[in-house]
Amino acid sequence: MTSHLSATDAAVSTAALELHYGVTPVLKGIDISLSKGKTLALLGPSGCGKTTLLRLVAGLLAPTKGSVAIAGQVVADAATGSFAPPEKRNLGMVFQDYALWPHLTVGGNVSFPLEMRGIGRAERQSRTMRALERVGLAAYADRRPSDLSGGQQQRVAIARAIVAEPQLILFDEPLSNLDRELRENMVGELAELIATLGLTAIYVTHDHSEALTLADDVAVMRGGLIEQLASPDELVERPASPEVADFLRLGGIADLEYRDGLWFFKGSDVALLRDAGRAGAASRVLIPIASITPGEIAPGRLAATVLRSQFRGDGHLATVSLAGLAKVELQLLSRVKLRPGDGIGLSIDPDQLRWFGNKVHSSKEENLEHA
Ligand SMILES: Nc1ncnc2c1ncn2[C@@H]1O[C@H](COP(=O)(O)OP(=O)(O)OP(=O)(O)O)[C@@H](O)[C@H]1O
Repeated sequence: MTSHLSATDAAVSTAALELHYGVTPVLKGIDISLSKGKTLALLGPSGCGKTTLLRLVAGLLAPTKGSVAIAGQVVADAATGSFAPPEKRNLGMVFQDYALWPHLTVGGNVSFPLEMRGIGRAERQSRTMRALERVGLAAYADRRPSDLSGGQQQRVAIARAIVAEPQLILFDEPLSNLDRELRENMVGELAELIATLGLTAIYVTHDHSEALTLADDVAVMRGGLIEQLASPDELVERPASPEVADFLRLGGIADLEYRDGLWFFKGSDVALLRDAGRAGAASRVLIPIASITPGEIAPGRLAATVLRSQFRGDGHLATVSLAGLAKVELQLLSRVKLRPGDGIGLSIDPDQLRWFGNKVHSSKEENLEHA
């Protein structure tokens, strides 16, 4: 894990943060540091501890070990027992289920945090309208939340989270209740809003494309730990482990073994590339989507069968298995539609492979003529 900011200039930081339920550790030592005006996405599979980490930052949970600081102030420290409740942390929160009060109007919902802070009526009204304008809902102030679509309700929740201009906004899977098209639109809108308002935000999601679109930094979590914390570009260019590469859907992962100057798919006689450099015993590789060019079955290409294919906007994203190697599934992008069962030939650019483990990339690698 890399934490590339010092705690001193951090808008939010955690140090050796742990949370145990009984004897079960759910977070096992989390160090994050986020600068003002930046967005950090917490990305990972269900149960990896994303929401727990967000709740610790929010003050909805107290740490078992370690500490949390917001804007340089320690807000929770297991060692000293110090703990600031959520209302003392100057945060906005947006949840998956919007959590709007049905008996209040849209305007009433948005102005509620200002009421809690004892702000006068006239100022409340102008700030509420400003927040609603920012999310494009000024005309809806007098409606009930139930009269609004899911996407509009989530915008109301966002307006409520930003109305008091908190130093930090926490998003917990805010778009996961919306249908795909709306979600894709809202990701872009939310990214724009976060940038325009200069918000500092932590954004929990299990959707890699949301995380890579929205965040300046992404913490990929697994089993209560941060597996890699890096910018979206860095994650895509240099995933730290096969698990990160797989979770980000960067391509297929394969185990290779080295024999007689060739790298074979493990347990097979199918060779992927020639290595004229040093020998290593075995290695895992990521075969990125962009490294594969599909074509007809032909000498010099790896034979494969299409398992499934999905239209993706810029082409058809197909998952294929290699002939004789059903366990190796690769992904590629095809301009033409591919059907399950189609036989195709693959050319793989060896320079684009990412090696995990002991193999150092060699410039002498060559693609093989696959017979
Ligand atoms: N109150 C609790 N008591 C015991 N275990 C809990 C409690 N709350 C959460 N857990 C466990 O802690 C782990 C992490 O949960 P958490 O909700 O943080 O995961 P997550 O990554 O946000 O998952 P999801 O994407 O499904 O929301 C899970 O294994 C969960 O079962």
